[in-house]
Amino acid sequence: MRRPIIAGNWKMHKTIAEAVQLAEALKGQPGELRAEIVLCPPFTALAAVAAIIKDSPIALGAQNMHWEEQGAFTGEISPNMLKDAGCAYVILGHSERRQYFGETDELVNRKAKAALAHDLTPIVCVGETLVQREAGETEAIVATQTRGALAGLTPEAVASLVIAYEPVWAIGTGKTASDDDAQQVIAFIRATVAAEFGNAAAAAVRIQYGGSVKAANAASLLSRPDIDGALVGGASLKAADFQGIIDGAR
Ligand SMILES: O=C(CO)COP(=O)(O)O
Repeated sequence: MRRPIIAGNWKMHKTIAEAVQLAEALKGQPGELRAEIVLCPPFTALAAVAAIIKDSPIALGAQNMHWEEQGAFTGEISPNMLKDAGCAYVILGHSERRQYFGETDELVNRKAKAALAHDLTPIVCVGETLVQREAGETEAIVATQTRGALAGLTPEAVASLVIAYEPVWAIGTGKTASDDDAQQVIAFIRATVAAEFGNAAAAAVRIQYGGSVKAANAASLLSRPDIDGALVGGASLKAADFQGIIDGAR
């Protein structure tokens, strides 16, 4: 049984004080959680958020990572630095990194291998642009991105990680993929994993949907058989909004 995973990608938002306030508010929420919850603040707030959630079931994730352990890579953060700050997860290959910082599947693959080698669970993002969707290329794009990002991994490693299907046209636009569309593409990604890594890896790998997820649409997206959670941007920045999404997974 795959446990749903709901991650908040705070992107380039929140000072340390603001991050602490949000983490405190979420930590205080009572109740049994069916889903695993991950907070992904900016690098500057990782350690502060780690201190707040350390005795809670909430896990910490980063939004990006370099693949080397150390060295002359000005401005970069390494996998062991993320571990040191308390991270269990790292988002890799987000479409914003691909679009604005030139990240390729090959680079995402290198980062995924480094993350796994350091006991960090990658959340590998894939997804098509609007132009690609309208050209009927959705499946070709997500298959290429999935194969490229996971190339060379063992089936066991693939089983342990998380894939986030985030159609680029749905990110920050208020346009969510329909439940049917999201389910269909995620089932296709799972079939791609099965073809490359076998049925056991495909049955175990968790695949999230991301793109304008909010409390109002989370429960029905999460009720679909192949959708194993959500990667949430805007609606993860306010405790009440994110809590509403978490409630959708109860
Ligand atoms: O990019 C996203 C999460 O990684 C989605 O962002 P929004 O939820 O703001 O659309």
